[in-house]
Amino acid sequence: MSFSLQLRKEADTIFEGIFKHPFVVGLGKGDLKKEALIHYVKADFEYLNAFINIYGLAIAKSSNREDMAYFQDKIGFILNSEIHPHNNLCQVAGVDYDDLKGFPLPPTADHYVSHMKSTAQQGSMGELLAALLPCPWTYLEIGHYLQDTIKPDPNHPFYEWITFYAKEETDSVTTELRRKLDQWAETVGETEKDKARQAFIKSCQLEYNFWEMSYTLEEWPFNLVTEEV
Ligand SMILES: Cc1ncc(CO)c(N)n1
Repeated sequence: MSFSLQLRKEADTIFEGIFKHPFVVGLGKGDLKKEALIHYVKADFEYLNAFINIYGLAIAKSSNREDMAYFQDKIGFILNSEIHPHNNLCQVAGVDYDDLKGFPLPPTADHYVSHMKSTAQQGSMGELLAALLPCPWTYLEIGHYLQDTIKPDPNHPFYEWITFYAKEETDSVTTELRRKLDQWAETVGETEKDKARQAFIKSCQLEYNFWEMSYTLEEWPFNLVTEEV
């Protein structure tokens, strides 16, 4: 069994928990509070900015053109394609996407970004890939899960969100990251692989928490934002 498939099996209870999370269930039912959609998009916009930063770190760690081109291409995916699912949620919430950009990350998203950035900076290429992988992989499976169970038609409020993540593009991001991780795993020992495993599992846990953060409108305990003078 490939290394990435072993990781997927280990994380199975987390994936199942994500499919049943009320935010994900709400995406399927087409029934989510406007505030939760806004909270999610605000945090996710900044989260994806951090993801681009990390692809940049991956380019810095790359030693061949193929890897450099791969990470460059994935930056393009976030910049040009992943805005569509956000736009879908903004339309349903009745807000302007531009008004949701530039907000500080709530605690859970901040934790997730710190985990990915520190792993990318201090860890091996394998740890970096393992920390990134739950992002496309959980969304790909959420997309398929909702597609199969709900079979949304184009009138479903979250049709675009669901079909975007169930599509080939998200599939290929996941497949290619897995392939790179599996190639890496064949060249290293158990200790190295265990570090990558831990980075993967933590990102899966934080994916779950990201939905929870959005659903419960998690914020920092004290609001110290001062009025502009
Ligand atoms: C938190 C999070 N995880 C995964 C994805 C999918 O790219 C996303 N947009 N946001």
